Amino acid sequence: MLEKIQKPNDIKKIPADQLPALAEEIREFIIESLSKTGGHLASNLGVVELTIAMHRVFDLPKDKLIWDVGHQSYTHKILTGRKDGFETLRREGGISGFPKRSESDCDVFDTGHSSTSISAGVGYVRARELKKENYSVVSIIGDGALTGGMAYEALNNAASLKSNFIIVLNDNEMSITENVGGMSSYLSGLRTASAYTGFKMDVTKALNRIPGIGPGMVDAMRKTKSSIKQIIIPGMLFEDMGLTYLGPVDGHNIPQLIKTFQEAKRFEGPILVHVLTQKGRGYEPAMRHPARFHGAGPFDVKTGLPVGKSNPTYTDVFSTVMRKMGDRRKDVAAVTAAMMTGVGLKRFSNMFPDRCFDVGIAEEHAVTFAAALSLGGITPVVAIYSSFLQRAYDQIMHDVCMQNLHVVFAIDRAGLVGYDGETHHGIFDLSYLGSMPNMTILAPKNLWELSDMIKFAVDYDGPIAVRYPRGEAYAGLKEFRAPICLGKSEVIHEGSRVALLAVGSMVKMAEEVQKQLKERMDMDAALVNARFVKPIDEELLRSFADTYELVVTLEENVKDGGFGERVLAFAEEEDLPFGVEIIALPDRFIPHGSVSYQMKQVGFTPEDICGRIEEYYRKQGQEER
Ligand SMILES: Cc1ncc(C[n+]2csc(CCOP(=O)(O)OP(=O)(O)O)c2C)c(N)n1
Ligand SMILES: CC(=O)[C@@H](O)[C@H](O)COP(=O)(O)O
Ligand SMILES: [Mg+2]
Repeated sequence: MLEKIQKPNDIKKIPADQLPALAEEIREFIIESLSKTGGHLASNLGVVELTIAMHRVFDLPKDKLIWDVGHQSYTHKILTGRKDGFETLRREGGISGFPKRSESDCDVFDTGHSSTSISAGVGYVRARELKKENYSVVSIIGDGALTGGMAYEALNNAASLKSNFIIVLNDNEMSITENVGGMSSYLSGLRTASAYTGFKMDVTKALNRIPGIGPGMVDAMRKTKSSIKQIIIPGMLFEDMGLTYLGPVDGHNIPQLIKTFQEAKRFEGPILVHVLTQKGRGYEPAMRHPARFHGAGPFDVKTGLPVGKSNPTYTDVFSTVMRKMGDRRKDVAAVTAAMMTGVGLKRFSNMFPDRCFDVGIAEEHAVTFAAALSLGGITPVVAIYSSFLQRAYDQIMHDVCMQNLHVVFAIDRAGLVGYDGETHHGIFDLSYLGSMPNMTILAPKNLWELSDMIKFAVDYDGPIAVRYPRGEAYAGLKEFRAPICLGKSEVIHEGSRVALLAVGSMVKMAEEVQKQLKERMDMDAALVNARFVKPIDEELLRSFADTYELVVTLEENVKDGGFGERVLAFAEEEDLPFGVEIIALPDRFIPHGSVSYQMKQVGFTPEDICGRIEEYYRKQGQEER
């Protein structure tokens, strides 16, 4: 049947009784495909019927389906003519793992970060009203994404809408790991209320039939702030806010879903459809371990086991340091924004549950919460991916740095991340943190240094960030482990003429550049591990004046506002006589693909960097002539 679906709305030609079989076919296809490419398996398996039902009821691309986070949009992609693209899912030049307007006119809002869909939906509705157009707007948000603050700002705003706006709450009782918080408990209550749906309807009908008294009683019960109201009107919280609540609906029952969406479409005003789905549905290993199959690498379909071995990552190192730290320092607490396994806090949480806080997808709250933990005498370690920490820019500035509080930021996924692409790269943190007064920033060259830096940061006093990349931790340069001193770099090799001054992950690259410079230019370049991005090692730079003619800075961050610019500004202020060549990322978004592909795209190879240095000398030669 899948072959019959080549373009949007082809699904409408499939006989209704064959839709469940189509759902199974889509599941098999997704499992088979992702076993080779990797991807967000569990979330996608959960929304197959939901997506089919929406594609039956809505008319694409006229109607707008807005997927929150967008990691669950694979069936949507398949139903809009992109099935063949799955061979190259998330690979260089292939289709993205998230909705992309550049990929299809059925993708109407680019996503990757959580909790934006309701805001985007309200924006589309207001545009439709202003332009007097006629299309449906549907925002599909998960129960995890509904823990994000933006979702509440948007719900608050959505309540004032007078025309149709559908919010589909895809509730699978899971964020990446177990969902947390009050809203999650509230949704659990609604799920249980579903058992009363029949009873609720019967009571209402029966009461309504009592002439004179019944309808009044129903009305009175509706207005009563009592538990019975919860049974009579499930979704009371949403209803009280001004949104109509419909549900809960079985998210794997296509006819029921279709009927519900047809009803919702006719409604005037904002309406929330509460859909219950199962993460990993139809694939035993994913149903048993939804968190492991949230974002999975290639796996064996029969066993569900990952294909290939992986070496220890920086996240593993952080996990071990934190476990030990928890023992050593009873004042240390950890904070995660719904990324307990992603950032490596699971073991800490198992050992010290009282000191590990998962606040939901709420990076802004996580940071302000940590600021107050610090004021209350706790040493908080806030572990957040670099790109998600962007959300908390103002909280870091206003609540942490301005009060000069001791909050440790453990910034994972700092650098190019590969397959998730532009939404997830952690390549701006050195710029956005670097501009904040009081902030100290470190980046480790290898796994041992990450451990030392986290310990240094915990023992420090003031806002401090340690940033490290996704994936395998570098295990070279083990012999270089001098104690960390505030603002001091580490000289790995003293050379002549050129000094390579590298930040974190770029030290490994600089080692290779150094070798190639020897071979290509017979140059013995110095190799320095910057260690601190802020404050920079001013004394070392001054000492360079006598020895080097060129300082090459290397960082996995955009150039604007980064480490290289800080070094260059200092060299200019102090009138230091060496040239500064900045190797940093360009001022553009870098699409998905493997990290090595992305590195090549931006000239982050030893060959390219040597080429830049040769070019510098070629230009110098011309100037001198
Ligand atoms: C701002 C931000 N923080 C964290 C994440 C990482 N993240 C991606 S999906 C997800 C869980 C989403 O849960 P839910 O919305 O319920 O979707 P499900 O996976 O259950 O389908 C998280 C925490 C993100 N994408 N954006
Ligand atoms: C969709 C999302 O934001 C996460 O699932 C993210 O893809 C996880 O990335 P890692 O694989 O680097 O943990
Ligand atoms: Mg969920």
